[in-house]
Amino acid sequence: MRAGHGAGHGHDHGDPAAMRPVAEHAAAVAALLHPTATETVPLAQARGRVLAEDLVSPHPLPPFANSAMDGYAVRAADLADVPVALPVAADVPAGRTDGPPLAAGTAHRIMTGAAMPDGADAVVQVEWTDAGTETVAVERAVAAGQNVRGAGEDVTAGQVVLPAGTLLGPAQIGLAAAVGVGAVPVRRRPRVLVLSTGSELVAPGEPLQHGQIHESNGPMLAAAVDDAGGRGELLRFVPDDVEQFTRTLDDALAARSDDPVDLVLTSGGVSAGAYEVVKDAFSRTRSEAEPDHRDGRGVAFTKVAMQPGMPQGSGHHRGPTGDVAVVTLPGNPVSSLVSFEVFVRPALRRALGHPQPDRPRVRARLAEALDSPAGRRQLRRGRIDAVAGTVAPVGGAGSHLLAALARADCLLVVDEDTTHVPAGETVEVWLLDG
Ligand SMILES: Nc1nc2c(c(=O)[nH]1)N[C@H]1C(S)=C(S)[C@@H](COP(=O)(O)OP(=O)(O)OC[C@H]3O[C@@H](n4cnc5c(N)ncnc54)[C@H](O)[C@@H]3O)O[C@H]1N2
Ligand code: MOO
Repeated sequence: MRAGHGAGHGHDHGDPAAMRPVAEHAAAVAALLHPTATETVPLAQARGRVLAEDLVSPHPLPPFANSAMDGYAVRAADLADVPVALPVAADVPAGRTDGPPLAAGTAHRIMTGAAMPDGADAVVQVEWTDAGTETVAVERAVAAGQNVRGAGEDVTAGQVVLPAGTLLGPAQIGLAAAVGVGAVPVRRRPRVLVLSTGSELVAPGEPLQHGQIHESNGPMLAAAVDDAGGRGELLRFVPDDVEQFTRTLDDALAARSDDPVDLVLTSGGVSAGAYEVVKDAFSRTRSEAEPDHRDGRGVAFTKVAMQPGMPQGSGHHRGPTGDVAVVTLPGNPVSSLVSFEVFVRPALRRALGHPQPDRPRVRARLAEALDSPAGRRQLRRGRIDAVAGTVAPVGGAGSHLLAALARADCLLVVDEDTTHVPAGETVEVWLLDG
């Protein structure tokens, strides 16, 4: 079912026609972040990092021709008439660096990975012999080149083995080590300060009084930053007090000027209540009707045509060390994390040159019907059955339903113009495990 845009169609707190499109806010957030610099890290710290420069192999791989089998290095021509007995002239374990050349009519006992002797062109595996150490009786012939791994078969000297922009996982780290590179140039992980606001907040582990809740957005968002490839740094949450908010933020910004902050991420205090600490603190802002930044600076607050995650803000805060990028996320926990997924995660990953800034997107058939507000893009929590090709919503649309969020493995996207999706219809799905 489709509904037209415009006044009168919105059933929520805002007029959908006046809301900022999701893509526009995403672009505003992405524009706040700059490509991160390069740093060199040892391979032990390289997993999950993005390679900053092409990695060139200084030598071929394998570096020398070597045996693929435990057995005997021979000249294939000497096995023309099998069975044949050959004197074993040398023993070549893996790692031997001074193996002698092979004389015609002889064999060298050789182990997997050991350098092929000059003059040998094949290896006969030990199972095809009597395993002799003085003389070896060979029962079966081998072809020239058999069981030999040629130098440079895998990688040639000077070859770009990993291009800049490669995400370093186990295989890539293994390859870097194999070509002899012990430390790699990678993109710096964006440093992100996370600051939650709310006078109702109590640290997890501490007892609650009536009217209080445990602060969950901070740990969640700091983890989301790390998961995206950044460095989340959770500050102690603050009550709805502008002075305390600003002091906490500015103290943190001033504390380590050698390690610049790429982004400040706040949660809460951005809607329409009487105590909107984040809105009040970043006072150099425009009205909601004019979401663009004044002089390119200040934090602009806006309503985005999205559910959850309608109240948003982005811009710059003039801190003690200069201007710092700010994204203000709504306080409802599901709104906070979904907003992070839509706006912040792709921006962070673009800034660090990640080859896959967006979550993998697939299409799946909806297991049960769902409704969506007119004029707002809805992102529902879901579980996907990749084999059946179906996706089921988990929990309702409520942006306080954190347990359903934790059970979800995907987000299910319903576009702005759709108000009802019947069961069986195909929808876009963002895979959260990808
Ligand atoms: N009159 C209106 N009220 C609300 C509107 C609106 O447009 N007009 N928008 C609603 C929507 S949508 C959202 S989302 C929230 C956003 O509110 P804030 O960003 O100002 O967040 P708070 O009011 O501070 O908190 C909302 C909700 O989330 C809980 N919360 C906040 N921070 C945390 C935290 N760190 N950990 C766990 N839970 C947190 C808080 O207790 C509230 O229940 O506003 C709606 N209202
Ligand atoms: O838009 Mo709010 O972000 O529904 O929860």
